[in-house]
Amino acid sequence: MIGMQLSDLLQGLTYERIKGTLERTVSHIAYDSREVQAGSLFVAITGFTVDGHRYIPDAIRRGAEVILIEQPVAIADDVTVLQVQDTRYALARLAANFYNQPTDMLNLIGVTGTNGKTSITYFVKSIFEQAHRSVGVIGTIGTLIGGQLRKNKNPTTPEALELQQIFHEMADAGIMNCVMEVSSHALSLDRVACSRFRTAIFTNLTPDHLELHRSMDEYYAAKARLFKMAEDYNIVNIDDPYGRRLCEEAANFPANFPARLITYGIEQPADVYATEIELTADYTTYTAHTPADSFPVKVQLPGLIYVYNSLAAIACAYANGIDPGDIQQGIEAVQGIQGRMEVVYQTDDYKVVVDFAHTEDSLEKAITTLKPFTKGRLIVVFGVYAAPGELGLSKRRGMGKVAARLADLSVVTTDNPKEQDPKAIIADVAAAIEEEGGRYTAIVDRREAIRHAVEICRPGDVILIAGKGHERTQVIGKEEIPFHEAEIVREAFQELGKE
Ligand SMILES: CC(=O)N[C@H]1[C@@H](OP(=O)(O)OP(=O)(O)OC[C@H]2O[C@@H](n3ccc(=O)[nH]c3=O)[C@H](O)[C@@H]2O)O[C@H](CO)[C@@H](O)[C@@H]1O[C@H](C)C(=O)N[C@@H](C)C(=O)N[C@H](CCC(=O)O)C(=O)O
Ligand SMILES: Nc1ncnc2c1ncn2[C@@H]1O[C@H](COP(=O)(O)OP(=O)(O)OP(=O)(O)O)[C@@H](O)[C@H]1O
Repeated sequence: MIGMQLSDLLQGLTYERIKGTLERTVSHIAYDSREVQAGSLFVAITGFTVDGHRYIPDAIRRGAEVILIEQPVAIADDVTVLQVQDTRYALARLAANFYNQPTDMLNLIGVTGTNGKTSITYFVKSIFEQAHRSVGVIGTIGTLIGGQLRKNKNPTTPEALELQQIFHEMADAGIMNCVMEVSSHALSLDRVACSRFRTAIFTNLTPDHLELHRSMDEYYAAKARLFKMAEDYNIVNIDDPYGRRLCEEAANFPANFPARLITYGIEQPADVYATEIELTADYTTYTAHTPADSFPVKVQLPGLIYVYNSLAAIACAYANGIDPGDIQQGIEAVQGIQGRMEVVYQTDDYKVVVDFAHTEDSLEKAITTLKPFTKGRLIVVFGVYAAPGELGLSKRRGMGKVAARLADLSVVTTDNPKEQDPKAIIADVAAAIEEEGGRYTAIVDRREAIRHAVEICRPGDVILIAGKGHERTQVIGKEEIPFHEAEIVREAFQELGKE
């Protein structure tokens, strides 16, 4: 049987042997009983929804021979049972061991922060490729290895087991660099534990995911963990208040956290910064400055946010010793990113933009980017994906208020309502818009909402469809329904005879 000796697999892990032999060969690791095979080691995780320890009998029935637990469980079967303090961390340790410490072979760059992670990974990828350095990408759009894109199970950062397997695949394919998005979930739940990061990048921190972290301080603390993991460089947006806090803390990190701090920004003095910024409706030009050089840059995406995101990538490229010429061409070569300020329909009269803005801050940035270049009205179609009740209420109200203040008209609809009541979500958003004196129409069906926006738009208007970006489905209840916003827009213009 191909596999690994259990004792080798347990290297570096503190555990208590409850019963059974360590003289076993483990062929496979699973943290979901439904994926167990003969000879598997099953890791029982105490989940948010159910307790993985409940599925131990199922795992044994399917052939698990080693069970890793974090709570005492009586197990009569002839299996090895090991107890650890935290099975999520243990999963990361075992996965890294199973796949032979793949991050030792990769120059691993982690990008964290509320917004901007995806575009930074694509800017870094493009620059590295321009400099003939092979690079893999892991993030919200999927995992990209050698030009092949595949979806991840988790929206942004895969679970440790899948992650180490991906690193292994990249290293095996001879890829030398990996740039990945690191979510706060991944940091809190130890998905990236036991991964060797050379560089960590911080974008910004604004309210999101408070259903998991409960407060901005907790959310910040989760993100800040990455900056104690990086070995070589910590790259931080100094214009962001939480970025400044991180810089102050990093300056006092003990000597065993040796990464060099590199700041980037536009407003505050920074190591990497931009001057002579010229914004247009479709692209931005500026002069980039690093401690070594100054050079012109053209970013083929509109708005100041892409000045920030490209500066982060430039700082990373500078730290990695890449030539300014390659940096410049690499940034310019990014023609656009799926669902990020993507113009999905444009004629002399109409323009429709799809953007992944799904937080208060990103909605504000998306609207203020488009507004100065809109001759007519700016119509925003959006829903809010937020936890039910009090926790998600601030997000619903926040996004409603931003739309009321900045857009000329909102069409409030659903995002991915999942198991929540879409009408209740819309009612909270609508109430916030009304309080600010904004104008809106509420249409639960997102397809109908988009159609309505197309129907009412007049020459010179711009429609911003915010929230789902690159996604190609809508999740309603437990069902995933195909949903392609660019196609819906094109069909609507055609059917309404407004081309
Ligand atoms: C909130 C969250 O992070 N959830 C993660 C969490 O799920 P959970 O604790 O609810 O799991 P659970 O359903 O209670 O199950 C507990 C354990 O029992 C196991 N089980 C369950 C059923 C069964 O029959 N047998 C069995 O063994 C499960 O596999 C699991 O190991 O632990 C699971 C196992 O590690 C993850 O797959 C799951 O991520 C889900 C897929 C997810 O969608 N997470 C989202 C919220 C997420 O991670 N998002 C971030 C950020 C995205 C962003 O930037 O916007 C991301 O990085 O993707
Ligand atoms: N630097 C930025 N500051 C604020 N908003 C931004 C920034 N960059 C991008 N955005 C907005 O946030 C949206 C999401 O951007 P992006 O996908 O890069 O973020 P992300 O960090 O990957 O988020 P997620 O993990 O939720 O996918 C964009 O569509 C845009 O509206």
